[in-house]
Amino acid sequence: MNVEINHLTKSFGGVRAIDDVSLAFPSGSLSAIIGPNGAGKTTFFNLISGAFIADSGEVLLDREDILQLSKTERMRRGIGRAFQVASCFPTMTVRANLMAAVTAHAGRWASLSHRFPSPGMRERADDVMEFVGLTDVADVEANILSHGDQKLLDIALALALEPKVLLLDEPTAGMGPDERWRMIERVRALWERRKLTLIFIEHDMDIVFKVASSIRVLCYGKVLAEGTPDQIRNNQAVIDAYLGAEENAT
Ligand SMILES: Nc1ncnc2c1ncn2[C@@H]1O[C@H](COP(=O)(O)OP(=O)(O)OP(=O)(O)O)[C@@H](O)[C@H]1O
Repeated sequence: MNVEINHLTKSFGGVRAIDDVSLAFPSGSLSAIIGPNGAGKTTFFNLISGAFIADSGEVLLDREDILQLSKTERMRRGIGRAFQVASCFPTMTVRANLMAAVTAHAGRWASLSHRFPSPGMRERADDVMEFVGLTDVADVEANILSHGDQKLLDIALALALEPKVLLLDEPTAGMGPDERWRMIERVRALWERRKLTLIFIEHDMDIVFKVASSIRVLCYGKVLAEGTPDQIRNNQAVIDAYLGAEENAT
């Protein structure tokens, strides 16, 4: 599914968090959004998913403007989102969480209150679980999962809704180096197998340069640069505003 953003703007009081941003994400592309703290990255996601209402601009999904649609309607159109903070039922097991998501997506809220789930729901929950690599912890309560597994559960919950566009906000945040690479390999495999339009926000530049085919740089709510990893690595404005600062900080 194609995502095209035109002249998107959102202010909070005097702060222009997103300032006349136009970006296109072709169907099936894998893109990273980078930029300094406060650049507007999460706000940008919130405007696509419908968590925030834009002041002006367009969000086109396969050329249909969805800016006036609610969060739920956008989800139905195929926009999925995993959050920095896990958004599951903490005292339910991994499998139960996924079955709830799959059942809700199938429009069978009523069957959530029944002891026995509808046929096929368990299989679909198990498929998603296997896909992200959570089968070993199927019967573990969500709140005692490792940090990495909680993030995988979050992604799995988004996948249970069968999105065509997936927004991942810092999928590797708070992870150690090994866990980070494992997570990003899974994200990449997910993108390859599901043919999703995947957009992720990431601070770790090694990961961004290795994984993304296209990178967009936001700075003070504006698009500072966009291009391939090589173009971004060598872009002087990006080095000055972001990469130089990152290197000095490490
Ligand atoms: N709900 C809100 N109310 C008021 N101001 C907000 C709100 N959300 C974001 N902002 C402001 O908008 C600007 C952009 O914030 P945003 O969180 O989108 O940046 P970011 O690039 O995601 O930052 P980080 O890398 O630190 O997560 C900041 O100045 C922030 O303070």
